[in-house]
Amino acid sequence: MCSAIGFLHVIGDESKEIKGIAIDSREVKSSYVFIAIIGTEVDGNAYVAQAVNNGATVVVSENAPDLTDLPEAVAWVQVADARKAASSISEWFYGYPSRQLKLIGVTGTNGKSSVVYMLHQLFGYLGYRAGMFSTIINKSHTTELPARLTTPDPVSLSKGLAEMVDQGCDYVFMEVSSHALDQKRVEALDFDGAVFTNITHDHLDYHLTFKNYRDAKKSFFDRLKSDAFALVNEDDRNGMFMIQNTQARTQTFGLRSMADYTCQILEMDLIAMTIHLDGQDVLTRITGRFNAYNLLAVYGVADLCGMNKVEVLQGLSMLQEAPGRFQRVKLPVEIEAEAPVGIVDYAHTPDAVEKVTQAAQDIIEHNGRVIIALGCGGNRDRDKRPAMGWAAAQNADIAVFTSDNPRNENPQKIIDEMYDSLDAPLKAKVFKIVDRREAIRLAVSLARAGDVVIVAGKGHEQYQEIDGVKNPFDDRVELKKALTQKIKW
Ligand SMILES: CC(=O)N[C@H]1[C@@H](OP(=O)(O)OP(=O)(O)OC[C@H]2O[C@@H](n3ccc(=O)[nH]c3=O)[C@H](O)[C@@H]2O)O[C@H](CO)[C@@H](O)[C@@H]1O[C@H](C)C(=O)N[C@@H](C)C(=O)N[C@H](CCC(=O)O)C(=O)O
Ligand SMILES: Nc1ncnc2c1ncn2[C@@H]1O[C@H](COP(=O)(O)OP(=O)(O)OP(=O)(O)O)[C@@H](O)[C@H]1O
Ligand SMILES: N[C@H](CCC[C@H](N)C(=O)O)C(=O)O
Ligand SMILES: [Mg+2]
Repeated sequence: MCSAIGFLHVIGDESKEIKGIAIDSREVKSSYVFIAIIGTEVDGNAYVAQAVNNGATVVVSENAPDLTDLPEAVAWVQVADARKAASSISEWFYGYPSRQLKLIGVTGTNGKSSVVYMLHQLFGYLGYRAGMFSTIINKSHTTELPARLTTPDPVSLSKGLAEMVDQGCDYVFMEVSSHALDQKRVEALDFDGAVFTNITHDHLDYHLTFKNYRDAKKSFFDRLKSDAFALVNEDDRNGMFMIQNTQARTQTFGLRSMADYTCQILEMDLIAMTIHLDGQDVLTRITGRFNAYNLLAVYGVADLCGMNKVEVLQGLSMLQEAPGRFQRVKLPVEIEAEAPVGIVDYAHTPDAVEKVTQAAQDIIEHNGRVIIALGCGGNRDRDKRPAMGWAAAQNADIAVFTSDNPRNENPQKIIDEMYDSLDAPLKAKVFKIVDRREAIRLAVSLARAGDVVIVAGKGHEQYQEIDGVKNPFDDRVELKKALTQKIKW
């Protein structure tokens, strides 16, 4: 094991049989390696005794453990960086799975899940076995595995990749979050390509400054190898910054710029969009201007992976939107024409709220209005709350501020933070209502046929987290219910 990592010091026999690895003492079993990480919440070094009790035979850490926690039979390996070691040891233990398939990572504030989900579908359509790690779900070819984080911890990542190798996956598409980059969750993975979608305000609770957030994203491109590709959004003001120091082959995409991959939007409505791409008109169900960027990223990756362009263009027209991403709620045909259009979307940043309301405004039929119900998550970046409130109030015609996942915060206070710094005159009339179900009903009750009601922020999520309890809640179900009831009664 030690040959796989840069270690400082070893005490005891670390070469005995290792049956598993864990970064959490509660997951340690007999003959496991326990890697103690100094975390954002607690110090893993405090759990060495528990790990040993559960069967750890090797402890890896930066700090010397208390000798009373470490029986003689247990080896100790000192490393300079336990997070880095966790990634390297995971890759080593699972047989370097990331080297055995083509691994493409997607980073950026918005659009990661959308791009990864579409790439997974596209490569399936092109005849490949593909895996994916995403906020929505992880998939090994067609086997679905629940996703707890956008980018899993390093042990789960290498384990998941090894399963994908075993299932014959040729390609794996994964979201790479800024938290993951900062915490070195993907440090030892061998990427064949990396995509940058965009960067705007998010996660400043964690990164503290926009510069730190941006640098975390850039670090992904800095460590790519020369045989990898880096595909960046040239229309984003930080697109070229991301690839300043990369050794990878760089390519760009964009709508406004002279990018390597570009397209024109010929037509769009709430059901479909036609784009002119590489000499062909492509009709796709993925609609909205922001989605043209996502489609370009998907097309660019497919091309850089050497796929046949004609088949890729055909594939783009087969794609379904990712669950909860500008997802239109389906109503029974007999009421569809009379009802407002319902859309569930995962916009939970100021830029996404702006983009999604603008997309609806762009494609709505004349006299139609855009009504949005949204909230902001508790225990997350507080600074984005007024900006999200502003983006909704400036771009929609009616905005209903409500709860997202309040977590351990007071939901009324979150709504007030969205509302209190709004300056008149606003485009939208703004309502405030804490109960999300009631807020969706209010948004629908204010809508008429021809309007679009967007319920934003929770997308695919099937729960609402309040005071540590995840209560079942699905925006798609609630919106459909409210729209159906409106027409029937
Ligand atoms: C702030 C953050 O990102 N935290 C994540 C991070 O925790 P951490 O490394 O700081 O660890 P910690 O909780 O302080 O604990 C330190 C160490 O002690 C260990 N421990 C802890 C308790 C115990 O009894 N025994 C034990 O061994 C822990 O397993 C850990 O190794 O690593 C943990 C495992 O790898 C994650 O579970 C945890 O996610 C928390 C729950 C979380 O909410 N993360 C979110 C913010 C997140 O990561 N989001 C991003 C981006 C979202 C997006 O934009 O899409 C994501 O990639 O999902
Ligand atoms: N290319 C884009 N540019 C701007 N906004 C986008 C783009 N793609 C999607 N969005 C908006 O961002 C929302 C979230 O999209 P998506 O889930 O793909 O992003 P993500 O980067 O995976 O987010 P997360 O950080 O939560 O994982 C969408 O519902 C939409 O409102
Ligand atoms: N990846 C994001 C998702 C936010 C989704 C929103 N529904 C919320 O709970 O704030 C985060 O963890 O900050
Ligand atoms: Mg995501």
